[in-house]
Amino acid sequence: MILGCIADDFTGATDLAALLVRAGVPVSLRIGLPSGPAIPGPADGVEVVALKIRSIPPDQAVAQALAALDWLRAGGARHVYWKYCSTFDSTARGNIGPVAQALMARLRARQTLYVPSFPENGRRVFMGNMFVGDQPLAESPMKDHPLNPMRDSDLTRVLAAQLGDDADKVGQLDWPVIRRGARAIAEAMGRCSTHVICDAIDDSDLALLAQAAHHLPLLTGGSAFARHLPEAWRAAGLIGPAGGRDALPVLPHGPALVLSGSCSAMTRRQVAGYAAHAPALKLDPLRLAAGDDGGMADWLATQLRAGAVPIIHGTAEPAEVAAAQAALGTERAGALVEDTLARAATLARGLGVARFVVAGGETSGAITGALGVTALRVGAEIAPGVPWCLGEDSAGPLALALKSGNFGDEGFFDRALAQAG
Ligand SMILES: Nc1ncnc2c1ncn2[C@@H]1O[C@H](COP(=O)(O)OP(=O)(O)OP(=O)(O)O)[C@@H](O)[C@H]1O
Ligand SMILES: O=C(O)[C@@H](O)C(=O)CO
Repeated sequence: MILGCIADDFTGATDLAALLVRAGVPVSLRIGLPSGPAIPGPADGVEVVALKIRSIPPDQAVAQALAALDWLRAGGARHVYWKYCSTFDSTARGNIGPVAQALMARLRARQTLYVPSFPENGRRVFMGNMFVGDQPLAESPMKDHPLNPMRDSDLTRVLAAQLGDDADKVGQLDWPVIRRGARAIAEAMGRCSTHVICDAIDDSDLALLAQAAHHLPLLTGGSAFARHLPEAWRAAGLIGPAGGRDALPVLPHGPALVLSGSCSAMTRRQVAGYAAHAPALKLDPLRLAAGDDGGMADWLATQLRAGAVPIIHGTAEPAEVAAAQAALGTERAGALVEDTLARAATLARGLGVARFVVAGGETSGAITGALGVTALRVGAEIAPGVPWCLGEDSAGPLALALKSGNFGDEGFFDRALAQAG
């Protein structure tokens, strides 16, 4: 296995797996910390372990990431990738920095790169500052994220604040150097510090970074950088030529359900568009706290019986989210919605639902965990970074599309359902 990956959330893991499949390497995707002994990963391929550690306390995130690392290395991983969000989503204390530090220590790595850019989805870093579309990160809708509000666009500063004693070991690899090519990048890396925030404004920058840094034991970033690593390893003779991709997994037919706990700007548009023509149940954390889920079980059964593809969601505008958080606390408000959506998924499964479209990384973690899915096969991409996946639970095969908050366009839910047949 050329690469073992640790993803900090589930939508991020399917995003990463989809882009690595595009790069022509075999990919295996596991949900949660694998419980059994390590097994050899795919030859010349990639193993992705999906964790739910983006927003938990740093010490817990580190412990889970190290356990995943040990499992991946025992399975033969030659390099390791720490996958976090392409908008560098962090809490005030982590977890991008603390996990990277812990992985570096265990791998005895002296330097690593931080490459979150995902140009195809409008995320770019220039002179150490992140842009989402044409806005600086801190002025983009990410400033209102329910769990990881991003209020500083300067990634060097964001990372340094997470690194404790290593705060002064953060450096920058700027675009004027990157565009001069792999040799210039390698020379600059030689002069750089331990933790290096890298610019990248299009995929050719990512390819150059991959050429210069593919030998490092630990690399970190978004899915788009990882996608360029196989080509760099091929050019260095470390893996064989790109394989034709395996046949796409056949997705089960049957009733479908859309679930959304994402409050991201794009998801808000997607939910509004879908709810305009499909039955929708909106969950309100304040009412959930009082034990009122709007009669969800009966509502869902009625809609499915009528042959509809309903949506159940907590998706709300920033002011509504802020009001719920002020009344209940951020963690409780989020957990109430996540737990209710997870319950909706298990109810739906009992009613024969075989295809789930889910919006939101934390939400996807809660739902996939409740369904008891432990591995996924990656199918066709619906939008960049969002593939259909085939999993299995105790009731048999099921299809899951786990959509990152801001991915896809307005028509995403309809397109996903149409694509699943
Ligand atoms: N109305 C609401 N009020 C408060 N919190 C909410 C509300 N609706 C959803 N949430 C919570 O907001 C969080 C959204 O995070 P999630 O990771 O699911 O979405 P996202 O960040 O948009 O997606 P991604 O991480 O894939 O970009 C969840 O914990 C969810 O339960
Ligand atoms: O990198 C991204 O933007 C996504 O894969 C993600 O991590 C969503 O939570």
